[in-house]
Amino acid sequence: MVPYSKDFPVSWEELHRNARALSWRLLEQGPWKGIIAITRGGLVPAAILCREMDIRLIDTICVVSYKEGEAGQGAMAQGDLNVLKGVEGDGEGFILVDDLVDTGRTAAKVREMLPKAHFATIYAKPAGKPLVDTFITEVSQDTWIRFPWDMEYTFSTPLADRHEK
Ligand SMILES: O=P(O)(O)OC[C@H]1O[C@H](OP(=O)(O)OP(=O)(O)O)[C@H](O)[C@@H]1O
Ligand code: HPA
Ligand SMILES: [Mg+2]
Repeated sequence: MVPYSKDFPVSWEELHRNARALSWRLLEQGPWKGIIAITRGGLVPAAILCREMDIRLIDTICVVSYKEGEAGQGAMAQGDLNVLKGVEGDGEGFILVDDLVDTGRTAAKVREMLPKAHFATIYAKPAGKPLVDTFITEVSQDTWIRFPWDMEYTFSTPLADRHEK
């Protein structure tokens, strides 16, 4: 397992900007029948995409894979992948959207379920990148992305006080 040594916090504004950039890229490749969000991380990107692209048909694939664990400090370790809800058909004409690909395990599973769907994410790490058709931002494999829905505003200790004296 790759240890996560870097933290990459993403603000709502940055996420919105990146999701709009993804919408532009996908609009060029349409027309599309609808969007399938991979829950839960794909839900917010899907909401922004369907608004920008004027798509009204939205479905979900519900999967559970990461568990709070060994990676520590809110970063998570991956357990077994469990599909709670799938979608009928082969995905042709549909955008399958997730917030990111990391190892590519989730992507491999959903691509197997919907082989003709166009798989799109906002962020991609190198191991998962080959499984994505369209993404916006690449981050290194040892980076843990922190999404705005997982964070809250809180006091930040001045750097000088964190520094060993
Ligand atoms: O490429 P992988 O290594 O499979 O990791 C990527 C997946 O992990 C996260 O979801 P997670 O399973 O944590 O659940 P969530 O979306 O419900 O938060 C993320 O939203 C992707 O779906
Ligand atoms: O870097 C990440 N951030 C948030 N969730 C994740 N799930 C897999 N990798 C990540
Ligand atoms: Mg997810």
